[in-house]
Amino acid sequence: MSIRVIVAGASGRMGQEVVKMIGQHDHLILTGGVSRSQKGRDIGEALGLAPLGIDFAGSVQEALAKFDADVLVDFTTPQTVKENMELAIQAGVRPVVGTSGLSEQDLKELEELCRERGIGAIVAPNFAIGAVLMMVFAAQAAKYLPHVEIIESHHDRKLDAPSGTAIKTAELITKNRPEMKQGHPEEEEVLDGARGAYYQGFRIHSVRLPGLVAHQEVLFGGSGQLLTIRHDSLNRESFMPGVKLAIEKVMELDHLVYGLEKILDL
Ligand SMILES: NC(=O)C1=CN([C@@H]2O[C@H](COP(=O)(O)OP(=O)(O)OC[C@H]3O[C@@H](n4cnc5c(N)ncnc54)[C@H](OP(=O)(O)O)[C@@H]3O)[C@@H](O)[C@H]2O)C=CC1
Ligand SMILES: O=C(O)C1=N[C@H](C(=O)O)C[C@H](O)C1
Repeated sequence: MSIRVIVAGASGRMGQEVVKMIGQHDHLILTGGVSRSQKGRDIGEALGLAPLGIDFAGSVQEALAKFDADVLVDFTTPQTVKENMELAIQAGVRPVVGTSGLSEQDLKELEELCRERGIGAIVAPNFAIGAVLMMVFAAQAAKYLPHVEIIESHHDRKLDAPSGTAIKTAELITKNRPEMKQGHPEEEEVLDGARGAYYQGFRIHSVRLPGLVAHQEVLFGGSGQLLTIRHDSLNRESFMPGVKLAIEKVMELDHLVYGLEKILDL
């Protein structure tokens, strides 16, 4: 079965990779891309999107009116992703979303919208299969080693902190770990933020540096032992098998799925 796809954020780092991936699979048909600015389109063309035949619209709304599609892939910004998803669901187009920044409340509202419209959607904080395994393994480890900290490291163009992956990891861990404060009960930060972001009793630390892509370590400490679960995305191709799988799977769904682990055979 052919699947027609619009890519929102097509001129971006992830969007370009998705456009390339779609071009490599006969059953995936790129019907259009979304880029707000001529600058974005020029960058897209300079990077070779034009030979793939991509036609651009200036907004998701315009793209949904202009291009026929079964699926909207969204890699845009935390500020725009919710509205893009709402527009797609209302138009009967299934969202496959990697953009970070959706809150628990946003996800509830989008879930409800999907239910009302009987339409599938996939939101995956991380499409790299290895990262999904890291999150699942971390959740398992937390049952036995509840003292945990997360350190995520990303390129310095990233807008949000902590990463969507770190938040999802923390959510999975808390399913297996009762809320429990860690560290010294009287610890004090001599410099604000030194202990990182607080999440149900444990800490999430965000590193931003040029040269990094997307990396995360989940550190567990027990009496006389340490466990480190680490994942590294060294390039953005690493996310593509997960994006392809989600585009295919979303066609079978009639509800919103949050997390790739829910559609993998784990
Ligand atoms: N789930 C996963 O596996 C992954 C998720 N991500 C997430 O994906 C998102 C995008 O990351 P990345 O590709 O690195 O970011 P980029 O900044 O490279 O790309 C974002 C694109 O979004 C477009 N954009 C920006 N603002 C708007 C807007 N207001 N409306 C519509 N489009 C807009 C821009 O295109 P233009 O200016 O042409 O409109 C830009 O090209 C982030 O949230 C990131 O965390 C990233 C990697 C993996
Ligand atoms: O901005 C990125 O690059 C990434 N964002 C996602 C996140 O916030 O977790 C996924 C991956 O870590 C890359």
